[in-house]
Amino acid sequence: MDMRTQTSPHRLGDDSRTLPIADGPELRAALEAANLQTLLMVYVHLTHDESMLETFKVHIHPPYTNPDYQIPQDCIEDLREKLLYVLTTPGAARPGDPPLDLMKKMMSVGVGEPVEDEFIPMVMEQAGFQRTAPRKEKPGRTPPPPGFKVLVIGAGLTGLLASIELERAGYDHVVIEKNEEVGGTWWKNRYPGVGVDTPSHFYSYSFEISPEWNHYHPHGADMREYFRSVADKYDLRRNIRFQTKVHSLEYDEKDAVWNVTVEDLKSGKRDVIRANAVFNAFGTADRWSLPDIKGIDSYKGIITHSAGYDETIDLKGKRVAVIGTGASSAQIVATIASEVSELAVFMRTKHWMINNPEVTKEVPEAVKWALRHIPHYKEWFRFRVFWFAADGLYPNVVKDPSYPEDGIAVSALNEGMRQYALSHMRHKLAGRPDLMEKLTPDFPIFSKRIVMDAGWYDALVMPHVTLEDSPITEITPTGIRTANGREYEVDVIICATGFRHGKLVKDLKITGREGHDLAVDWADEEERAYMGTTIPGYPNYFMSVGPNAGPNHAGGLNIVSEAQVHYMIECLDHMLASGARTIEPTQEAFVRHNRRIDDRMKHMIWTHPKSKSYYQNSKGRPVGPWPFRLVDMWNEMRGPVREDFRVE
Ligand SMILES: Cc1cc2nc3c(=O)[nH]c(=O)nc-3n(C[C@H](O)[C@H](O)[C@H](O)COP(=O)(O)OP(=O)(O)OC[C@H]3O[C@@H](n4cnc5c(N)ncnc54)[C@H](O)[C@@H]3O)c2cc1C
Repeated sequence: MDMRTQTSPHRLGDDSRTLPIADGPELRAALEAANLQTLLMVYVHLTHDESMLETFKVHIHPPYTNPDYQIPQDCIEDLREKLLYVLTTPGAARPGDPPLDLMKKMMSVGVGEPVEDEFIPMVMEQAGFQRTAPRKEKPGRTPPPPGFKVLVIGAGLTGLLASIELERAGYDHVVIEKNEEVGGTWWKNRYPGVGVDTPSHFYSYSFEISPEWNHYHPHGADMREYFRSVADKYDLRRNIRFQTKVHSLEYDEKDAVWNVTVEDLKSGKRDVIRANAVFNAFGTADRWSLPDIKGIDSYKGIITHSAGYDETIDLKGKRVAVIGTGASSAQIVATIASEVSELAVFMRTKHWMINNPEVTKEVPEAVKWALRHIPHYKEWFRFRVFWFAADGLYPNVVKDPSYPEDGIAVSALNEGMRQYALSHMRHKLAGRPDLMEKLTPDFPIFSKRIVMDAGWYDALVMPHVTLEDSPITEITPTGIRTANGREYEVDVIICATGFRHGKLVKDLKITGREGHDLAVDWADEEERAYMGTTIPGYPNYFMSVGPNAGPNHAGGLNIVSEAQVHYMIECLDHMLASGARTIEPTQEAFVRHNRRIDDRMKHMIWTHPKSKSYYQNSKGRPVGPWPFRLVDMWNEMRGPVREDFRVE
């Protein structure tokens, strides 16, 4: 069995973080093993003692400027001793959170660089310090009128969140999900080694931080368990219609409602649900098919796509082919290499890969104990993880005009990252110039999704593993034939060939005002939206992961989803408060927004001549990335700019 599928439940809401904590071996082990900068934050949080910040300030640096900095041992011991006292002594901790000014100071010291004011509200939310009260309790707010219904498509990370937030805002809603369980991407993808590149302690809801992650980067099974635990805790399944597929949305102008045609996948029966608003959270990474290769149907062995992988396939001792070399392939190859008898990996495109030792690291029990029991530890830890995965990375994707356009980097910083990736490659592939040559990309790092090295290079240098870069010409009944005349006889073929990202509307038929068809409005993959979420002519229609909505330099989809769900509800609340039935962006705002995106995009790595990836549409326009910082997206999504919307 794939060890990476083992998991443990997420005890959400089981907050056993009360003071005093009994002094004992578990607490002492936790203080030894826990992250020191985070313990410092906990200490100051519990005591408001600023002097400790002064002591540590000179010793803490961000990892990208000084990764190997050392904090003097006497400071560490002093901190642990004082914190032990505060945690175990009744009445030693000060009640209440520190004032905001002190929190700000703590943040800057904790990460070794200024956390400017514009970041504070986002960070307070994302670290889990500030959960606003449910909107339905807000005095003076116009509540949704009886019968007003929102329909959510999808019960993945985004759809579940929408359900939680709509409930808290008092909106009656239904979630339509074609799968049989919650979790979306993480319910479906079960290939060996399936995991998330975003760190565990950040890739989750900011208001539902789990201390139970088994690894610093979550495995697919851990994610599945997380979403199931969330669905249980918030009783979300009562609003979800599983195994039901949305086929079309048609706007009824007279009644200002969407007629949504759904199909019960068990019975094949179709019906129409009338909804006042639709939130489309149908994700992007679920459309896949086996590659169109000559002879594929003649193959007699087991052939599967990574996203449709059946966990019961036994690969032990088998001859296996993996087609594709992207993120899923890298995880699969690293996981299965040592159990198969022969492994052939077929490469079409190259990827930059970086070394991140955390990717395969387990969270020690003592650290989990700290996350579970030490007050504020998990929030401050999440803050730290988030901060270093966020806008600090943005300069990597901005072109420095003094850098040549036809080079392999866009700035000195970007070149530094490239060298970092190259040095890891050289180290891992020492003695294999053939692999070095085959694998070194000729495009700037960050111009397409970076892959994490979870053992990929180590696998490729194994004697029974072959990396083939000659194009596949045919799949035969017994294996794979390539253009250089080689034949690979294999028992199993795993196609890690990715997803169809193009055509964002997918196979949904969406008909807005005056019979406008979104697939036609977005013909030739020229998808455009306002703030990635709304489109003129499609009232009360909101979408996640729309055009130019992904900050591809950093973060994780979780923060984007939180911002978008918040924005959708703000828009609906604004509409209701205006006594209106519909809300949509004006054409002028839509044009202005897209001009702004295009102007900025010229300065971004995704318009570099060598940048080619699924971030771009078939004509080369970067349709996926948000070209600004994460904090810009978060701040701009606090609510609709009133003049940019038409309410009726
Ligand atoms: C292998 C892999 C690795 C990834 N790694 C990362 C990572 O490291 N960091 C990161 O941020 N993101 C990562 N992603 C992206 C990941 O998809 C998102 O982070 C996140 O899971 C998206 O959540 P979602 O709810 O928006 O979409 P999904 O998880 O795709 O959920 C959408 C749901 O909608 C349902 N649905 C779709 N169409 C219909 C329909 N017509 N009718 C009814 N239901 C429908 C689907 O069945 C699905 O359950 C990865 C994706 C993959 C595939």
